[in-house]
Amino acid sequence: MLPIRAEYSPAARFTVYVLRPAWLWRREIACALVLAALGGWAWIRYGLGAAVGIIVGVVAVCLAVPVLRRTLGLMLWRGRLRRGWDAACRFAGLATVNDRIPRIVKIRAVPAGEHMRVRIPKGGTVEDLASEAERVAVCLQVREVRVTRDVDRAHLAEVEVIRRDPFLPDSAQTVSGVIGWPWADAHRLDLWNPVPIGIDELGRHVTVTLPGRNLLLGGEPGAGKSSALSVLIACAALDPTVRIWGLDAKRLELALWRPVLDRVVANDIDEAIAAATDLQAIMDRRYEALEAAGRRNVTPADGPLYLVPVDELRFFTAHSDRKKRQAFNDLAIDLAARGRAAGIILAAATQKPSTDVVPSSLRDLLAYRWAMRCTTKDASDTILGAGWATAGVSAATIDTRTPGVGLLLAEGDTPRRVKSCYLTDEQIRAIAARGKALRDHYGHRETDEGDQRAA
Ligand SMILES: Nc1ncnc2c1ncn2[C@@H]1O[C@H](COP(=O)(O)OP(=O)(O)OP(=O)(O)O)[C@@H](O)[C@H]1O
Repeated sequence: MLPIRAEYSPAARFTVYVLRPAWLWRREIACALVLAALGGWAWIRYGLGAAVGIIVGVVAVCLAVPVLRRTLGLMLWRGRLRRGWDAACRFAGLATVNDRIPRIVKIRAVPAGEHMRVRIPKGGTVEDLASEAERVAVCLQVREVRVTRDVDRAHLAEVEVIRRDPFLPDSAQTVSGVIGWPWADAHRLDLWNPVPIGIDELGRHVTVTLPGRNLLLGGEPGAGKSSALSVLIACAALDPTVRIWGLDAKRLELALWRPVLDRVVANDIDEAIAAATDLQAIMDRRYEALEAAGRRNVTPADGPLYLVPVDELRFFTAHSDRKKRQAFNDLAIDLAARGRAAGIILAAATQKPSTDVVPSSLRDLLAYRWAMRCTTKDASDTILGAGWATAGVSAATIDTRTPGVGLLLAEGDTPRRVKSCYLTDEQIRAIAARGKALRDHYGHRETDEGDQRAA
């Protein structure tokens, strides 16, 4: 029996046990009444056989006509959800003194379950709903319920009801297969714009805006780091103004991108230090120019963006030579900290997310952190930041059957599960060839002294 806060007067009982259920079942009751009225009319006019025939006929038409079937199905689905939500909120003790509960104002089916907009009644807060989310999830018998407050309106909340992992190969959801990169066939792109990098559990495209931000990717071998990195490089490749300096310790990961790489460093720590030193010099010159112009950040007119993909970070930051390792780490930290405003973007991937490979002083400077499947909660926290695993957000829970899926933390937000877009080797070759042709055609128009020296 549902718990109620109202007085157990006859009127309250009538409201709780008759009126409210009737209201919650109103769609089904209305359908039954329409059928009963039609059947009754046919029975009186033409007899029982005709009545049964008409009822069966109406039901058959509703099932056979796609638009009717969809509309009715949607209506009944919404009704079922609202009843479940009503019961879950009451069992979670979210009814206010005048017996109101958070009311669903909009529902949308998404690959992971449902996305709802909810209005909080007077006397309640979004915080109350968020703190009872686990209890609501138990009542709804789902994986998770996430609640986010509307920034501008305290009485509105976005609620995600997560029923399934939509990325699992057998989940029958649209996002369970390979997700192509929407810009794979583009002719020319601009890295200053947000880049689509994947899709989240709600089926939304996720973008990252790279100028002014860096990215860290971590996860166990085969988790999908290089594939995710490729999407960023692809966008940079199709922007002929961008310089790409790749640090490819494994030599093969960036091999297909060679035609568009302006500088390549393989598994050589000295070369890596030299490249980072050149970048630091470019950065310093840009700061001088910005200072002279009285500005704080570079714009497209100030010269090219530099994308620096690093695969695998461990080789450089945890190199066996302590002095060289320290030199590289100092340079990397300086580039991450000051390079942002100077148009230098680091995008580093590591298959060993541990503090010796990703010092927290470096990690904390990287605005985007994407933890693909990790073997332990500690490894996940090394990428996302301390405390997330304790709060129940850990990349160790990502299924091994879902490469490319990771928890993406964007600038202090809550990490969300995102599956990266995937580029096949043929697509990478085609993009690299197009990028090379663009570079040959437009040339590197900018005359940045640092680049010339480095080249
Ligand atoms: N977004 C994705 N969608 C579908 N499959 C993917 C995706 N990302 C990766 N994979 C699959 O996982 C395999 C391994 O991916 P990838 O090489 O990117 O992993 P990695 O984490 O870089 O591995 P390593 O650390 O060993 O280099 C790919 O060959 C591909 O088959």
